[in-house]
Amino acid sequence: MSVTDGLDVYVVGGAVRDELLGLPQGDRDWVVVGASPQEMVRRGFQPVGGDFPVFLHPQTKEEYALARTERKAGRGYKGFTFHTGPEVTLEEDLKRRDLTINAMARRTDGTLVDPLRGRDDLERRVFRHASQAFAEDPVRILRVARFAARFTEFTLAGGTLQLCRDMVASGETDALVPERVWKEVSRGLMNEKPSRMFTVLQDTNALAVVMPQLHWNTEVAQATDLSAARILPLPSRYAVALSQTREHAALSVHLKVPAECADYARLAQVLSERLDMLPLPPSPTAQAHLLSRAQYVLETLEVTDSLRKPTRFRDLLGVVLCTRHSAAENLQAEITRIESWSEILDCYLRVDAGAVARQTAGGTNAIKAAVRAARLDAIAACLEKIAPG
Ligand SMILES: Nc1ccn([C@@H]2O[C@H](COP(=O)(O)OP(=O)(O)OP(=O)(O)O)[C@@H](O)[C@H]2O)c(=O)n1
Repeated sequence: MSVTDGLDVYVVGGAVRDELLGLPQGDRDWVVVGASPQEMVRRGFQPVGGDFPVFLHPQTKEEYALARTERKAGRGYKGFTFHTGPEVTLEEDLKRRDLTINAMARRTDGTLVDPLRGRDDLERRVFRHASQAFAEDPVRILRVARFAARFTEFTLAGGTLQLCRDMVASGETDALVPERVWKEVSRGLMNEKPSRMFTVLQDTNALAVVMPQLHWNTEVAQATDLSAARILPLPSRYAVALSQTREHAALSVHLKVPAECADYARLAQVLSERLDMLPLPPSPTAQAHLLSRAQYVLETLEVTDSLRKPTRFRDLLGVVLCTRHSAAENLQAEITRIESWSEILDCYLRVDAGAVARQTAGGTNAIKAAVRAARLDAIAACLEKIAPG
């Protein structure tokens, strides 16, 4: 006998949506109708501490939530009260969800329960709010934006766009906490077309509220989609999205992004500026010119801490390449330039500091100076090889 025998249970939400789209399903969420928390515990489900009555299946560990309705009691995402009880119907539970495409349920016998016609909206490729209750949770604007980046053929229903705009106008989005914003934005950045997330945020007027410092335009949009097409990691994609944002530091603080993301955004801008100041190929010049170029390169590798973090340096080169891609007059030249930086990094990393130290007489300062001089020589030699003067 199974712990769900005789229980009225349904798979709901994203798993049903993804299955109908023919996509691989992530975690399955279940809704239980007509049961009490006591009954769930009696059957062996483990209650999950938290705001809602959710239980883990003792074997599959999937989440089972009691059917519930929600009511807004205050501002922001904390301002919810919910109501659950054996009398709450499946339809009531589905109606309080965000989008019609997320408000379908599948019975264990395989039949679809779709009172809000989510399936039609899936076929029409439309994000439509399930009910006016959508407006009670401002996170949903971010979710729709994130879904737009993932389901790239979908567009917002006119009424849903208007509802989102009304929510922003009424100040509902002011109460969004940074953690929730970043959770959705970071997920959207990892989807196929992140620019669509920013477009939805812009169209709903939410962008200026949640990322007031962001400088967004079509060039940045293209660069950001390219960073996704090249499967760059999250910090790189974040840095590309902020590539024209002067107040990137303030935005990173505002969103409370992980330190790595903030560092990438900052260093990508440093590197982008410095990259241009290294003319490759150089004008034919004397040795002195070569040395000053090598010095500049060494400084750049130092300010980006590339000795300790060579992978990050290469990631940053990837960021810069994305940001240059759409505007580059001569793309091949940009690619060559970036590849030569990668080669220079290799030369720099190959210097054996230990060997130099062993050959150097004198104290720490003398050794430091000798190691730096050896690195400078290595860079100069590399510059001469890849771009002879
Ligand atoms: N602010 C929210 C968050 C969630 N949901 C509902 O809860 C379900 C599960 O939420 P979640 O797992 O966060 O998202 P998924 O829709 O499953 O999407 P993903 O595949 O990205 O996890 C959603 O389908 C939706 O019905 C909602 O209505 N409003």
